[in-house]
Amino acid sequence: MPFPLIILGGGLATAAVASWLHGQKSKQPALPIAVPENATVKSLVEQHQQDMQRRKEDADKELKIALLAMGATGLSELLYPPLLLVSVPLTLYGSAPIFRDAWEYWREKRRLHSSVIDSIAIVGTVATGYYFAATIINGMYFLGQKVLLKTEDHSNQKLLKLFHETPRSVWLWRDGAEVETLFEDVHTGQTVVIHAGEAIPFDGQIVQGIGTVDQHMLTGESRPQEKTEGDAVFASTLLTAGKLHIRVDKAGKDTVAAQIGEILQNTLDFKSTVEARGVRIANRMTLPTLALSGLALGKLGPVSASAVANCNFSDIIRITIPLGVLNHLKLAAEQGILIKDGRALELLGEVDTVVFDKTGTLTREEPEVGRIHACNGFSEERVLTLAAAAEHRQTHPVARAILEAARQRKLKPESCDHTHYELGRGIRAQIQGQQILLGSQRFMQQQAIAMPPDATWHEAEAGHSLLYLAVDGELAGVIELQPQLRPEIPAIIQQLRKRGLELCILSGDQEQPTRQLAEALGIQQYFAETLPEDKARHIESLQAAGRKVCFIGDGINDAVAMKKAQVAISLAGATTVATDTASIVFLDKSLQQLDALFGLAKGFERNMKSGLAWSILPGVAGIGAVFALHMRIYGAVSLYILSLGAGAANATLPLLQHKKTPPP
Ligand SMILES: Nc1ncnc2c1ncn2[C@@H]1O[C@H](COP(=O)(O)OP(=O)(O)OP(=O)(O)O)[C@@H](O)[C@H]1O
Ligand SMILES: [Zn+2]
Repeated sequence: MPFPLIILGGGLATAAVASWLHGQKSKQPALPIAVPENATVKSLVEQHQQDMQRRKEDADKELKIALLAMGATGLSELLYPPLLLVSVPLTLYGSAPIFRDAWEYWREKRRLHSSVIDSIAIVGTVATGYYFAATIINGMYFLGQKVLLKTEDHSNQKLLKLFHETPRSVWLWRDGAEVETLFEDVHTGQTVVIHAGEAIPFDGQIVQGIGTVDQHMLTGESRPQEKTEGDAVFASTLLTAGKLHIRVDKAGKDTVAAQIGEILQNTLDFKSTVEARGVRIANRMTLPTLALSGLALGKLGPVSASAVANCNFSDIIRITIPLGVLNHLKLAAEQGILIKDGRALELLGEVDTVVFDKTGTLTREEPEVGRIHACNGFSEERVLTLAAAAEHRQTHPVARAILEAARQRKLKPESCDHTHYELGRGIRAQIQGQQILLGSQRFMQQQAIAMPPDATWHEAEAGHSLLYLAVDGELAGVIELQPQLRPEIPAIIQQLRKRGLELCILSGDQEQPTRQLAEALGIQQYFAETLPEDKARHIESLQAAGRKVCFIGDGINDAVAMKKAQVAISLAGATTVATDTASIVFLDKSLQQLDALFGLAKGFERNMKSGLAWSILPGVAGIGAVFALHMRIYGAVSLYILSLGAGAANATLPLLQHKKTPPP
């Protein structure tokens, strides 16, 4: 019996005993991130760090064993052959997880996992006396794994940091007054005040007030319900009328913790999905490689057979593909793009139609109040004062404009007793016994408000939106709102068009200002006066026509459409319903990075393909070289190093390139 076989037999036996004594586990996939019922942000981050720490320690241990085996084998081959009695068992012990993977996959699925070939390669390499070669592959693999873990740690930290850069506030009821408080600082049992037109941010119980709650953002179906003291309310529903004091059931930081948990989980899921796809391709090559290795054994001998087995580099996929995914998420983060769900990055590559909301998305979050046309004996000042009273605590761009104009003119709006927000139409309010209606023309028509013949707003500047105010059933005035186009938009539209994307505008605003904007931007397709549910329907009909849609919006009226679209984007500073629903959020509060995001998605697609090629093709070439050029084991090992190195470089290059290009 040849010497290497004796060494192999002894080594395997010793490694088996050692690994059994040590209870070494096979490589487990990362555990799903469970968010316990009352997790806090701190505990979640700590749990995550501990988990990361454990995985890092495992990886370090594996790397140490592999390096030790490499060193000992090197010494034994160069200086002191008896050392082989230690180094070979050590090598095999370090490879135990690979043997176990192969066995367990076979036992469970009766199918060949790519680690079967890895196992054969290791055994074959030792059996043919190439002890040192066997240690190199292991060492390189575990080194790669360490790099991957480091990247994952980095990228998660970055994600958490970005998430915290989108703070939001609520109105807390404290000592008989409303105090604006950071969402995360609200505790269980405290009371928050929610005004009509706001989304309810917490699960809780009503302790005071009557209101109409619309579940429409949760279910897509508009079915408002009257709710009062003692009733339960749920996060992400909309308060359309009234004002509610709600006792919070689940503290703000728990809600945030759950969101963070979800984001981390999404990243993890996405990473594993992409990786699994690559591994499936690799597994499909197992049988042919096995057959070729057998052929090589018959024709060229055991060394060539083991060289062929060594040319299966599929385990490289498990390092380079997740590395590419993480680096692209990191790349996005560095440009101020928070990708809450990695799948969006992939879906974005398939998108052919970009649908924009108008107000607050294409235009700035705050239009400017232009001329005010008063009528029926009201003064301009009175019109603005009443409008500002009705918009108290509202966050719609229209409301922000009115409130800002009233502030600039130092008006003192009265307090408003009862507000009712009609999504996509306007506001109904009671101000010192007067019935106020403020909203769109359609809203006025519905409420049978007559348009007086002496109206002057027909001379309103083209492109301005008109907001109507009625008092006790009579029109009091019309306020012109001058939209401010976001400065980056024309260039962005050009760039998207260059990418061959179809563009469309969906707005709840009137026809005239919407058309004006569409024409100014050269966007042919636009729909005005769309109610929130119509926005969703438009997205669906585009999809029914085979389009892949990316919807970009900012308002409550966009939430349902965002849920329907393949990819939904929002901007920091938009309503929380929009940023919660979106899978991608621009943190710089602009659309500046939109084209870069599409570029990133295309780059990602290409990168995944080239990553796959780098981990498979060198091996295929290697097998060819075994047969054609009689390449032996060290040739295969060199190709392995090339494949792993090139794969890792390919996954990291986009990040390095980005760091090199100076910001515009
Ligand atoms: N808070 C509000 N105060 C007064 N009117 C409002 C308010 N919210 C909405 N409206 C009226 O309802 C119309 C439709 O509102 P909606 O929020 O659906 O769309 P929008 O914000 O105008 O446009 P876009 O869909 O492009 O963002 C507005 O143009 C406005 O006339
Ligand atoms: Zn909007």
